[in-house]
Amino acid sequence: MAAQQEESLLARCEIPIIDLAHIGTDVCPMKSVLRRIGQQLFTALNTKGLAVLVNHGIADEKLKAVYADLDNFCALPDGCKAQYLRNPENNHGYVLPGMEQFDTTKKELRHLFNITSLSAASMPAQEEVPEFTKHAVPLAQDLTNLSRVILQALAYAMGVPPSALLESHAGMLQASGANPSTMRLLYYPPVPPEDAGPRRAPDAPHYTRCGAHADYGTFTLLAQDSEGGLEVKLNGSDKWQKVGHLPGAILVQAGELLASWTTNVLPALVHRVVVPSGAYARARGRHCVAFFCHPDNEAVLPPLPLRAPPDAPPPAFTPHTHLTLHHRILNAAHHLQKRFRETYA
Ligand SMILES: O=C(O)CCC(=O)C(=O)O
Ligand SMILES: [Fe+2]
Repeated sequence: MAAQQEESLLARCEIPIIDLAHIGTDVCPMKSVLRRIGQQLFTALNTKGLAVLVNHGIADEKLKAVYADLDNFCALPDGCKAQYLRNPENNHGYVLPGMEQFDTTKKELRHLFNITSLSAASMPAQEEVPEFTKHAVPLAQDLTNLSRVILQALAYAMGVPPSALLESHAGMLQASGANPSTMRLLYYPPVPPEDAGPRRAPDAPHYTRCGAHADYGTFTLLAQDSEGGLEVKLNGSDKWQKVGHLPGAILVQAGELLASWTTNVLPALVHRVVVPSGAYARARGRHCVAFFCHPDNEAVLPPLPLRAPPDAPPPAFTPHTHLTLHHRILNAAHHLQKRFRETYA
């Protein structure tokens, strides 16, 4: 008998799947394919808040290699890892469990390595994690190029010149400090056994993997292993739903700056990662790579010829007050600094 598939949005075919086959390259994409992808993505982000990309050209082996490198990094002695702690100036570096908290009522169990600079000097040394740089840099470049494709596709669908979004996101991972886009490697360790079961002490900490939040930038690309745990509130719904897993697919979800720029026609997706139920799943780690695509700090995004469709569902996400029309946003950099102050210890 076939194994029973977990109940999830993907298992129920409720997340639009966008096929990137025949797209060409980010430098010379096929215009007809870009137009089709842009329309599909716009509709998906408007109605659901997310989509999955298939045939995006990023091999699973590349992801598995960085997952293994992150495991090796996390296994280093604490004193060694401490050399690589996140630099608040550029957001690059290692973030210990509990250092970034979205849900202050729980202990958030995850190790992060934020990559905002591709220089070998900013990566774990070869003697410590031999292939970290060798694997992380090409993956970051692939995700940057994929983001450039998505930006051009979205521009078509939004009725602005395709170069307009590329220009306002020109500094992605350029180490100039002009653009905060980040590739983040995530490792969620097994959940300590005291968290559950009859032996749970009344004062034992409540754990979660990642508290509810929306990402801050234009959009996020998310590749995950098959462990599960990611949950979302689809646009217009207040219900948490499991995303599930589609092998080889990359999720794309709207962030707060895209929501603000489109006056919530493309609302930011609220999401979280919960600890799995069942002793077997809780005793396993989970891996994921996120690419947070942001505009340049000083970018002025072009005004949009957009109108919300008359029957648009009410958005699940309420924009931050400083992003609404009543409170003038200073620029993309101020928004990000504000959100970092709210979430980093
Ligand atoms: O691990 C995941 O699937 C999501 C991580 C995430 O939402 C984040 O780092 O912002
Ligand atoms: Fe997130």
